[in-house]
Amino acid sequence: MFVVSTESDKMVCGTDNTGSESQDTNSTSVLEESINIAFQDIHYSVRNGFFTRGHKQILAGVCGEVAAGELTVLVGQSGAGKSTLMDILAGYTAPTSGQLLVNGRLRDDKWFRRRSCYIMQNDQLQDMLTVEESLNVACDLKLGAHVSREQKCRRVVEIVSALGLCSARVTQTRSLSGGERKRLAIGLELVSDPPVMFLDEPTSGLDSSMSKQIIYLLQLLARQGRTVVITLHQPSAVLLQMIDRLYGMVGGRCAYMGSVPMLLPFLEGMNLKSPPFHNPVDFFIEMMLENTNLFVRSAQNGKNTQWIANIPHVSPQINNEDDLIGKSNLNLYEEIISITALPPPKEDETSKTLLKLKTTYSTSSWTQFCTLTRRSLLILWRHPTYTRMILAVHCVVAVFIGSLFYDIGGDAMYVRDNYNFLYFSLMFLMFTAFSSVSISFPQELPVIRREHFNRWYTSGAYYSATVAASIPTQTLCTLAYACITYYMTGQPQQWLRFLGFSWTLMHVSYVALCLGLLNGSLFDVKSAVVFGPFFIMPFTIFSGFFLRYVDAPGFFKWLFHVSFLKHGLVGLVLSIFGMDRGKLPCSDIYCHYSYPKQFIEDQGCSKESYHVAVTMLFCTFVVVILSTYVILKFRLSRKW
Ligand SMILES: Nc1ncnc2c1ncn2[C@@H]1O[C@H](COP(=O)(O)OP(=O)(O)OP(=O)(O)O)[C@@H](O)[C@H]1O
Repeated sequence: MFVVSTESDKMVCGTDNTGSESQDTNSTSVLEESINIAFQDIHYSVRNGFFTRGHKQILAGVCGEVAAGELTVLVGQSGAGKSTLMDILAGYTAPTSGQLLVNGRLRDDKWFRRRSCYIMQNDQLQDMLTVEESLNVACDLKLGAHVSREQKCRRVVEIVSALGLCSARVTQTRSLSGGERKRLAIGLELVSDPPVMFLDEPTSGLDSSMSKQIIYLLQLLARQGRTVVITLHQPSAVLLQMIDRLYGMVGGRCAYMGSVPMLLPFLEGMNLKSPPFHNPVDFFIEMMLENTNLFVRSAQNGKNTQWIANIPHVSPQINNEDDLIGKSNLNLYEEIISITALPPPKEDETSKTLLKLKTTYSTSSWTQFCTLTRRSLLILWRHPTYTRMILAVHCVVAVFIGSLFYDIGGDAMYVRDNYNFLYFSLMFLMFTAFSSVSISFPQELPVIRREHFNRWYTSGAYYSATVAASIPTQTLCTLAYACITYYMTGQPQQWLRFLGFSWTLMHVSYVALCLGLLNGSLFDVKSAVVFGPFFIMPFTIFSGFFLRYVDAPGFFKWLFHVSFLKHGLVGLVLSIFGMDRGKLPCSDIYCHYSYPKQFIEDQGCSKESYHVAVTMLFCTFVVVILSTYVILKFRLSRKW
């Protein structure tokens, strides 16, 4: 959108910024659009409970406006409705009723989402990436193909420099301090330079000096013409100097909307005098709890605009550092916030039409998929212990099982033990694949929610990248297990049988992986752990191992057809005992299963086909993958 490039020859983060860029990237600031938001008669209520009737009103007809160039702060006691109002303003939640206007017109949500960002209270970041890598990924996802690699790099350098993150550039985000994390969360959204920024509790958990830095930074961003809206519980006196517009809330209603200097006259108008040396906002919050109706009446629930005065509105064009830093004299950053303007997208007819049809996203689904897969693989690479550990677990268990069932594969006396080994292999691979993602996936969801809401990528791109990035590790682990056990248990040395065995195990582990994702996309970590076994149990019971298809009551028979473990077991049995395997040597006086065909018949697999079993496994994989996608999409589109 706009920017300011007042120091064209400065060095940022030790990188010379000058000279190498084309003319367009060195342009001075151009404020393309300022966005003023008004909200009228906003009501929001939720159902009291799932089974109970009645609604709980959270916002009761609040009105108000927030303007470009200002730092607007929603204040109020805990439970006043600040976050709810913020969610509605950001477009994260739809109000029960009421109107949202942008520059005097009814808000077009798609249009608005392209121009705003919402940084939620718990700034969830990708822990294993460094600051620079996180910003690079954000650039790749948020800036269109018309922006060159050099321009993206330059933007990263500028943001790192402007946010005072130079010294933490190569630090992984899990090691950042609270303040640095908040600044990075802001920086990630600044990449696309949105004209509107919403931040819920940006100072929560920070000490007063760090809070000062964050609010100062936000004030700078607002001074550049952005519309910045944040929530705070009770801003300290120092923070008050930097706030332009205060929006006081009590019990889901507006108790004041105006500038900070006008707060005292507003209170005096109701015969309330703040004690000397008392923080006026503290006094305001204390008083509004006792005189809620009086305050709401005076503020006309946000309609009263008479107290909006003395707010230093900025002119769109800022070329002067003093203007930029504004009146606050805190001088917390060495650098001013300077982001070089990027070229606009090419405006040919096709892209115009596409832009209309599309999309709140700047990059294609394919770019998103590639970037996200790269990011996931980088995270895996950064976390080699996890990958190595999981591979080691598969190898150790394989050797253990190989020793337990050592060299039984060619002996007719051990056919049943061999069958037990096959079933154990299925169970082991299913549980490992299922459990790992059941736990890791819900942990990622808050990050995904933020990034998805801020239009970094579609849920489809994220989901397909997650599956694509999980497959190599899963394949490697499954193959390692298959090779070790197949050899140690003395199965027939025939490539076709080995391929059938490994192929079936791989399919089963992929289905289990996707079931884990399904479980993880439905629940949070705790519930995923608790409900995980319930997910798996039906497949286990109807696998054909404990209860044969022919012995099951008619009503339950269909469950065998949808149990991927049953198809997996059939695939394994036919790989090892099928394909007209000849008579097995018997190491005892009598072996009931000298002829593998007999065993296949007894297991009810004589009418089964390997190809059908694998096709069924593949179909289950597709069904589970699609169901997970639908659930994830639904979940990301809601607060759930
Ligand atoms: N889905 C919901 N179901 C029931 N009550 C809700 C729901 N969402 C919010 N509330 C209630 O609405 C009120 C306002 O919540 P909100 O989170 O907006 O408050 P807040 O002012 O942001 O508080 P805090 O500063 O503590 O975050 C609270 O009493 C909260 O319990």
